[in-house]
Amino acid sequence: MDFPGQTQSPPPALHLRALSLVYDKRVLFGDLDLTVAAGRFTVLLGPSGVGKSSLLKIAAGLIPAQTGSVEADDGKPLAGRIAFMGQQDLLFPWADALGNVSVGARLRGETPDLDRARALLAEVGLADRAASLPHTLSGGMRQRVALARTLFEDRPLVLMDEPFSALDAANRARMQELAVRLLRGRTVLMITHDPLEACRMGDTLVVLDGAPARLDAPLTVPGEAPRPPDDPAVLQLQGALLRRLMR
Ligand SMILES: Nc1ncnc2c1ncn2[C@@H]1O[C@H](COP(=O)(O)OP(=O)(O)OP(=O)(O)O)[C@@H](O)[C@H]1O
Repeated sequence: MDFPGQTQSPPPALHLRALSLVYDKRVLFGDLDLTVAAGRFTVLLGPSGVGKSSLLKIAAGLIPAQTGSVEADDGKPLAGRIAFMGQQDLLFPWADALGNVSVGARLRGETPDLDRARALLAEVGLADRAASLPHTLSGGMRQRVALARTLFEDRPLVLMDEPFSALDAANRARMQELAVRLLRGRTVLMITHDPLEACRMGDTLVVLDGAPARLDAPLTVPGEAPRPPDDPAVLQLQGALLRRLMR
């Protein structure tokens, strides 16, 4: 089932070209290229501190790269077409869950579609917490509110940094399935440390590794996501990916 209000126009691919980033004279990466395929779910993995979040923030336009470009392949500007979900949920403490889901519309001076915001809160299992302030929610609940907010933004390009890290295993598995379903057809780049999550959700997997960091050749995952967690092919790929990450 697609969610009402989903963007109809085909999403563009995202081209990251010749990106380099230097922090305190340390080259995190140089001359890095990545294409996030149009309407597909790409997962970025790699060791802690390698530069994944920095790469995602550059893609989102939140921090500048020293060199390189980030462009959509339809030639149109990226402004207003990217939804970003960072590692911290960054909910507004003064707004309840419903207000946080719909805050983007309010900040743009639009009248938010509260029915849609409520429906998304229900989708992430928080129908009864619409009036709760963030400090009264668990970390996992806050992450689900942040996911609902990302989905509410209804953008063709979606960038997510470890969106399910605070969830218990069962909720995590449920949110993986929900996110794949609700983001289907969009151009998605998601960071995770979890090889099983990557294999269940991703169409394409890329590993960032090394110093300066480089991207491995992308790995295409067979079958349609969300893949069952106990599918032998998924488990085999998860093992191979874990071996790759341990190298
Ligand atoms: N604003 C900054 N100024 C200086 N160094 C930074 C800054 N942001 C990140 N770094 C450093 O850059 C490196 C890469 O950080 P980044 O958060 O991109 O890694 P990551 O791969 O996402 O890590 P993790 O998986 O632990 O989230 C780290 O060594 C970090 O300390």
